[in-house]
Amino acid sequence: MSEAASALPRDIRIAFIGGGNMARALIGGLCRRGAEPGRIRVAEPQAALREGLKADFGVVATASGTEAVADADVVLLAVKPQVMREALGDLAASLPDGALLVSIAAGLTSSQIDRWAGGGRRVVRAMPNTPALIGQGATGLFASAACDEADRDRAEALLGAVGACAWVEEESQMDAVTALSGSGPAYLFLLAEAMQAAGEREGLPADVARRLARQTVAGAAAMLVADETEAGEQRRRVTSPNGTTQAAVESLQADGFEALVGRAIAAARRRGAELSAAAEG
Ligand SMILES: NC(=O)C1=CN([C@@H]2O[C@H](COP(=O)(O)OP(=O)(O)OC[C@H]3O[C@@H](n4cnc5c(N)ncnc54)[C@H](OP(=O)(O)O)[C@@H]3O)[C@@H](O)[C@H]2O)C=CC1
Ligand SMILES: O=C(O)[C@@H]1CCC=N1
Repeated sequence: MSEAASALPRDIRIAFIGGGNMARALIGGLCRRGAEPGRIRVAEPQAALREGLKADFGVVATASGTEAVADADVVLLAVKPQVMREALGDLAASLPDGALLVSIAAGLTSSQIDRWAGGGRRVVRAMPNTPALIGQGATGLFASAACDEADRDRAEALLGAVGACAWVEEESQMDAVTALSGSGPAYLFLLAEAMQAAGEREGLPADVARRLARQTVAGAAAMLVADETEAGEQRRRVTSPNGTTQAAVESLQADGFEALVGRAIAAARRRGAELSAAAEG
């Protein structure tokens, strides 16, 4: 994983198409890192979301995609895969010629994005995740053949402002990236939910179980970034011989924990390919 290749230029104009959960996380992260809110425009049909983005970050929010993309250097496509084709069809004629398109949509290929945007576009696919909101994102990136080094630098500066980035050279690998890190925060939240529920079943008051489960997941995650020690070694340091952790880990492994995670990530990867096929309609 790398830090941003270069700092995000202060005068860059970014248009977000879609102002939902992931756009909000990215916008919040960018503003937190000093991006100029007045240079960020968001097209979002829901008035409540527009008002929230304006109030929280001071960005320009509008219902009109055409208005949002006018003069944009980068157009960040943050609508659901199922509506991307229609959204780009509406926008194609208004997209500035030189604008770099950055799609964060799961599954959709760079050639689909290019075709729906009218053709001849430079497209970067990016797969961020919601911890971008607090500058702790992880983003996988792929650049289409039409992109040059400056496009790659620009995309990495944008996503690198809200966390770590890693490029893949094969576009098909973006579905695996999505399954691992795009969806990944949900797996950790599910673990926190399950640990909290188990703590309650073992007799802890709900508020105590909640606090301990959340801080345990957060503390363990922080240790993974605090140094480069492998996760397996960090796990071994918790596991006293014949102790309580060993009993729990052996129970998880006997129940097929690794295979379960593997199947879940494969299911998410396959879903990406399905979303791409379905979007052709
Ligand atoms: N959530 C996540 O953790 C991640 C999501 N992504 C990707 O980000 C994209 C957005 O996901 P997410 O933020 O979760 O989805 P949301 O539904 O929260 O946000 C999408 C927003 O786009 C709006 N919208 C629909 N059509 C248009 C249009 N033509 N122009 C402008 N805005 C429009 C939607 O409005 P309405 O609801 O009224 O249709 C909605 O508010 C998806 O492609 C997803 O694959 C990528 C990485 C992580
Ligand atoms: O669930 C989804 O499809 C999106 C993509 C990755 C995270 N959320």
